[in-house]
Amino acid sequence: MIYTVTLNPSIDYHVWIDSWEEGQIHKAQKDRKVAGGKGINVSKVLRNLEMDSTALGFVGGFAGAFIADQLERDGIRHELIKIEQESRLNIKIKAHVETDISGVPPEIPAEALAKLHGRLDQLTDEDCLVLAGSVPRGVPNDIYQAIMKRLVPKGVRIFLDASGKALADGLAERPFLIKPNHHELGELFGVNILSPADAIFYGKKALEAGARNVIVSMAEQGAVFVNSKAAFAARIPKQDPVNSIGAGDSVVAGFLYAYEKGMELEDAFRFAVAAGSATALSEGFCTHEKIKAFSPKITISRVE
Ligand SMILES: Nc1ncnc2c1ncn2[C@@H]1O[C@H](COP(=O)(O)OP(=O)(O)O)[C@@H](O)[C@H]1O
Ligand SMILES: O=P(O)(O)OC[C@H]1O[C@](O)(COP(=O)(O)O)[C@@H](O)[C@@H]1O
Repeated sequence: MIYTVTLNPSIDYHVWIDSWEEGQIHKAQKDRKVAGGKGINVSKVLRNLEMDSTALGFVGGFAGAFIADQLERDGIRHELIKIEQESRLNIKIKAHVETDISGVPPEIPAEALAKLHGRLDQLTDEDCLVLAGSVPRGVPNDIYQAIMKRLVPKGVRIFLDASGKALADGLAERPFLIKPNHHELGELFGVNILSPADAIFYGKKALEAGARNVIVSMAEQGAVFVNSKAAFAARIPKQDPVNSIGAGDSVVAGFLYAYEKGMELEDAFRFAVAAGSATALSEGFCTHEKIKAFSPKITISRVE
């Protein structure tokens, strides 16, 4: 079974306006409220691809009830742990450029955290676990490392999509895959990553630090893949994004799906990048049809 963990889920409130002017009242042309957070988005993309997963994490208040309801409506299995405080609301303002406001995370009580650890301790080497997104208040910053310490020795394959300290600390526990974007990988090593060649160079440093496979996503510049045996770069044709929210999560879900289906590495990487671009270039998350249509437009070159 595949499990996704979203410690800090959100309602993502997408709102479209003509133009943004500070201090003014803006009338929305349209809006949309969706359950969000990185692990939940991975579960949603897997659902679109007809692969089951169970979403784990913490939810509270009216926002938490909305998130749980939406997962049920979408046919996504979940074992979300209820907390007292309200789950956050993340605002995605879509004018000529996109502006995001991330809401204040709730405080997670120690008992809820213990419940999550208890559930995760039941996983076995048959399971895959996605640990994705930010860490809310009350949860130690090294939570992903603590989870991996318990589960990697049992043979659970971990897909880690985190940033900052949570990513830095997590590497030592040998996650199966990490998927930073180029800003997050740059932050890890205190550098600016500007090109696919830079991303490969620093991706290899992440391998040395413990990751077993690394995808570095670079928005419209595509992505790179590195592991101990190969390095690939994926280029994509230039197109304006329609929606970049969840593009990175789609790359994680795409690679996980392709890996579970036993695809060759290069094909799995192409599928992952196509999933990211299919989400970025259309309304809603990628589907099989959109990925299939986008795949031939991606150029993969083997660098090593
Ligand atoms: N403008 C774009 N055009 C085509 N594909 C895109 C665009 N923006 C993002 N993508 C696709 O989505 C993937 C993830 O995007 P990125 O912005 O790097 O991730 P994150 O959301 O994690 O920051 C990229 O590797 C690419 O495949
Ligand atoms: O937990 P974080 O890092 O604040 O991210 C949460 C946000 O990221 C998203 O999961 C989108 O992530 P990506 O665009 O990186 O794929 C949103 O749904 C959510 O609002």
